[in-house]
Amino acid sequence: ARKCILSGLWKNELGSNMTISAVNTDGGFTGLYHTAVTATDKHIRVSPLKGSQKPTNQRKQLTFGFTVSWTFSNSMTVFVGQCFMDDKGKETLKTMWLLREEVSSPGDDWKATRVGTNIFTRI
Ligand SMILES: CC(=O)N1C(=O)N[C@@H]2[C@H](CCCCC(=O)O)SC[C@@H]21
Repeated sequence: ARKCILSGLWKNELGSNMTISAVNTDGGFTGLYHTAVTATDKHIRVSPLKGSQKPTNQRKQLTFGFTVSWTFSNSMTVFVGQCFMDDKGKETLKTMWLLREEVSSPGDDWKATRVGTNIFTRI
Protein backbone atom coordinates (compact mmCIF):
# COMPACT_ATOMS: atom_id res chain seq x y z
CA ALA A 1 0.00 0.00 0.00
CA ARG A 2 1.28 3.48 -0.76
CA LYS A 3 2.61 5.43 2.20
CA CYS A 4 2.91 9.09 3.03
CA ILE A 5 6.50 10.28 2.73
CA LEU A 6 7.39 13.57 4.45
CA SER A 7 10.45 14.27 2.29
CA GLY A 8 9.92 16.90 -0.40
CA LEU A 9 8.37 20.32 -0.91
CA TRP A 10 5.18 21.42 0.88
CA LYS A 11 3.06 24.60 1.02
CA ASN A 12 0.29 25.74 3.34
CA GLU A 13 -2.74 27.97 2.94
CA LEU A 14 -0.81 31.00 4.20
CA GLY A 15 1.61 30.59 1.33
CA SER A 16 4.43 29.40 3.56
CA ASN A 17 6.50 26.56 2.19
CA MET A 18 8.91 23.99 3.57
CA THR A 19 11.41 21.50 2.24
CA ILE A 20 11.91 18.29 4.20
CA SER A 21 15.06 16.26 3.68
CA ALA A 22 15.33 12.48 3.52
CA VAL A 23 14.00 10.85 6.67
CA ASN A 24 16.69 8.76 8.36
CA THR A 25 16.27 5.26 9.76
CA ASP A 26 15.19 6.43 13.23
CA GLY A 27 12.57 8.78 11.77
CA GLY A 28 14.63 11.94 12.16
CA PHE A 29 14.54 14.64 9.49
CA THR A 30 15.68 18.20 8.87
CA GLY A 31 14.58 20.87 6.48
CA LEU A 32 14.01 24.52 5.75
CA TYR A 33 10.89 26.61 6.40
CA HIS A 34 10.03 29.76 4.51
CA THR A 35 7.15 31.48 6.27
CA ALA A 36 4.92 33.84 4.29
CA VAL A 37 3.80 35.65 7.46
CA THR A 38 5.37 36.78 10.73
CA ALA A 39 4.15 38.20 14.03
CA THR A 40 7.19 40.49 14.12
CA ASP A 41 8.26 43.49 12.02
CA LYS A 42 11.43 41.63 10.97
CA HIS A 43 12.39 40.70 7.41
CA ILE A 44 11.47 37.09 6.78
CA ARG A 45 14.36 34.66 6.16
CA VAL A 46 14.47 30.92 5.58
CA SER A 47 14.72 29.03 8.90
CA PRO A 48 15.90 25.53 9.81
CA LEU A 49 13.53 22.83 10.99
CA LYS A 50 14.21 19.57 12.83
CA GLY A 51 11.74 16.84 13.50
CA SER A 52 10.87 13.20 13.76
CA GLN A 53 8.17 10.94 12.46
CA LYS A 54 6.91 7.53 13.47
CA PRO A 55 8.45 4.71 11.42
CA THR A 56 6.46 3.98 8.28
CA ASN A 57 7.07 0.24 8.20
CA GLN A 58 3.87 -0.72 10.02
CA ARG A 59 1.78 2.36 9.27
CA LYS A 60 0.62 4.33 6.29
CA GLN A 61 -0.61 7.63 7.72
CA LEU A 62 2.24 8.58 10.03
CA THR A 63 2.35 11.12 12.83
CA PHE A 64 5.21 13.61 13.12
CA GLY A 65 6.48 16.68 14.91
CA PHE A 66 9.03 19.34 14.12
CA THR A 67 10.48 22.54 15.50
CA VAL A 68 11.30 25.69 13.55
CA SER A 69 13.91 27.96 15.10
CA TRP A 70 13.28 31.28 13.34
CA THR A 71 16.45 32.94 12.08
CA PHE A 72 14.95 36.43 12.02
CA SER A 73 13.18 36.59 15.40
CA ASN A 74 13.68 35.18 18.89
CA SER A 75 10.59 33.03 18.66
CA MET A 76 10.17 29.31 18.10
CA THR A 77 7.40 27.20 16.62
CA VAL A 78 6.60 23.53 17.18
CA PHE A 79 4.33 21.66 14.77
CA VAL A 80 2.61 18.33 15.36
CA GLY A 81 0.51 16.53 12.79
CA GLN A 82 -0.35 13.56 10.68
CA CYS A 83 0.06 12.74 7.03
CA PHE A 84 -3.12 11.59 5.29
CA MET A 85 -3.40 10.08 1.84
CA ASP A 86 -6.62 10.06 -0.20
CA ASP A 87 -7.62 7.22 -2.50
CA LYS A 88 -5.91 8.97 -5.39
CA GLY A 89 -2.62 9.01 -3.49
CA LYS A 90 -2.77 12.77 -2.74
CA GLU A 91 -1.01 13.55 0.56
CA THR A 92 -2.11 16.16 3.09
CA LEU A 93 -0.31 17.17 6.29
CA LYS A 94 -2.85 18.27 8.90
CA THR A 95 -0.99 20.10 11.65
CA MET A 96 -1.36 22.21 14.77
CA TRP A 97 1.37 24.56 15.90
CA LEU A 98 2.46 26.62 18.91
CA LEU A 99 4.38 29.85 18.26
CA ARG A 100 6.33 31.02 21.30
CA GLU A 101 7.51 34.63 21.25
CA GLU A 102 10.25 35.91 23.49
CA VAL A 103 8.68 38.31 25.99
CA SER A 104 10.53 40.74 28.23
CA SER A 105 9.19 39.58 31.61
CA PRO A 106 7.38 36.68 33.32
CA GLY A 107 4.40 39.01 33.68
CA ASP A 108 4.04 38.88 29.88
CA ASP A 109 4.29 35.09 29.74
CA TRP A 110 0.49 34.78 29.53
CA LYS A 111 0.45 36.31 26.04
CA ALA A 112 3.60 34.70 24.65
CA THR A 113 2.19 31.60 22.94
CA ARG A 114 -0.08 31.50 19.90
CA VAL A 115 -1.75 28.33 18.63
CA GLY A 116 -3.11 27.46 15.23
CA THR A 117 -4.02 24.72 12.80
CA ASN A 118 -2.64 24.38 9.32
CA ILE A 119 -2.75 22.14 6.26
CA PHE A 120 0.20 21.45 3.97
CA THR A 121 -0.04 19.99 0.48
CA ARG A 122 2.77 19.07 -1.93
CA ILE A 123 4.05 21.70 -4.31
C1 LIG B 1 1.69 27.14 9.45
C2 LIG B 1 1.28 28.43 9.96
O1 LIG B 1 0.14 28.63 10.26
N1 LIG B 1 2.23 29.44 10.13
C3 LIG B 1 3.19 29.78 9.22
O2 LIG B 1 3.41 29.17 8.15
N2 LIG B 1 3.87 30.88 9.66
C4 LIG B 1 3.26 31.37 10.90
C5 LIG B 1 4.31 31.47 12.01
C6 LIG B 1 5.57 32.17 11.54
C7 LIG B 1 6.36 32.72 12.68
C8 LIG B 1 7.54 33.54 12.19
C9 LIG B 1 8.42 33.99 13.33
C10 LIG B 1 7.82 35.08 14.18
O3 LIG B 1 6.81 35.65 13.77
O4 LIG B 1 8.38 35.36 15.24
S1 LIG B 1 4.58 29.84 12.59
C11 LIG B 1 2.85 29.45 12.47
C12 LIG B 1 2.26 30.28 11.32
